[in-house]
Amino acid sequence: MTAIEVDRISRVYETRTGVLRRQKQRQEALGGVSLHVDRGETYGLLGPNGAGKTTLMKILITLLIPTSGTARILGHDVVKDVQFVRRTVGYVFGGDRGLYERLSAFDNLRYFAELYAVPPRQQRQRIDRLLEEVRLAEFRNERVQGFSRGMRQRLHIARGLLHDPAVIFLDEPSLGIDPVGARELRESIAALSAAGKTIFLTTHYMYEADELCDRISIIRKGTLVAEGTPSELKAKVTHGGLIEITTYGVPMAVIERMRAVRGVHSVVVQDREQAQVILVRADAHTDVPHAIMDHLAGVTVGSIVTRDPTLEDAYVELMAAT
Ligand SMILES: Nc1ncnc2c1ncn2[C@@H]1O[C@H](COP(=O)(O)OP(=O)(O)OP(=O)(O)O)[C@@H](O)[C@H]1O
Repeated sequence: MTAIEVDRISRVYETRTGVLRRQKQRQEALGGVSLHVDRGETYGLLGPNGAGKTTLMKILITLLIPTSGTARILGHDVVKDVQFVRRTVGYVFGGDRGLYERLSAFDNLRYFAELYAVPPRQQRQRIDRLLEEVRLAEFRNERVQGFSRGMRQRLHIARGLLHDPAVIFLDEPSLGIDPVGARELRESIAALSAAGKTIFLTTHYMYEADELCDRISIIRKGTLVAEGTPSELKAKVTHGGLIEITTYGVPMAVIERMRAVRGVHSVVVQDREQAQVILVRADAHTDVPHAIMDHLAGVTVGSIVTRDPTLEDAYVELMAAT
């Protein structure tokens, strides 16, 4: 069954600028986006700043009305059936505001449980279960003021789940969280997915999207430019593999000669401290590695690795191509 259906949604913001001569400005944040997310799927929306991710999410959680198009959550229209949708979705936006510093993790959740009208008899059990799910059970009675950003974000996720929503929206959940905290957060998100929740998330971290998402779409200037599983996206844009060569002092003439090799699509050089890392994208099943090695005769080479494209490689390429 489909959990989220988005059908040609567009959204235009109208703002006014100027003091004396007020001028209307139109900003099209979404220009006809369609997608669907199955029940139990974890779906990622990726795209640069200002692409329209938050706008779409706000429409889906009934905080914004679309200019045109329709969207449904578990078959219910987000404009016509606001009550159902609000009961069914939970959302967590990035950042750590909105918690009560001087209250414990448990008391914060109890406060929000009251606010969300969770029946009193269910509150304690549900809060304890959620603290367990987001791995904060051992900090249950500690004040939030001593929590790291990662812990706060996990507490936010627990808050967003208090009314037991079937569909969860996470807007940049790991924003500003250190690598260890981000890993713990990913584990919590994966646990929610394993528990059968449908998750729709935005992120700027490709690794996070790759690890968590069943499917991903990439949005740019309000339009979807690609959609698929992480492996489909990687395969779609990058034909063949990547050769990563670490060199010391490679002349530009050598790079130019590499670019001319048959089967090579692109050669990018990145400076990393003393070294230059050359990234060669080439057709698979060609003799490119040998040809490249020939050109590198006389150049000091640290390492050569052939690696599969990452989601980040695919993303960067898609952004460059559209
Ligand atoms: N309230 C608003 N009024 C006017 N324009 C807005 C408003 N909110 C967003 N926009 C514009 O709509 C476009 C999409 O914004 P949105 O916040 O949805 O992007 P985003 O993909 O979530 O970006 P980010 O990754 O930075 O969060 C941007 O050009 C933005 O400037």
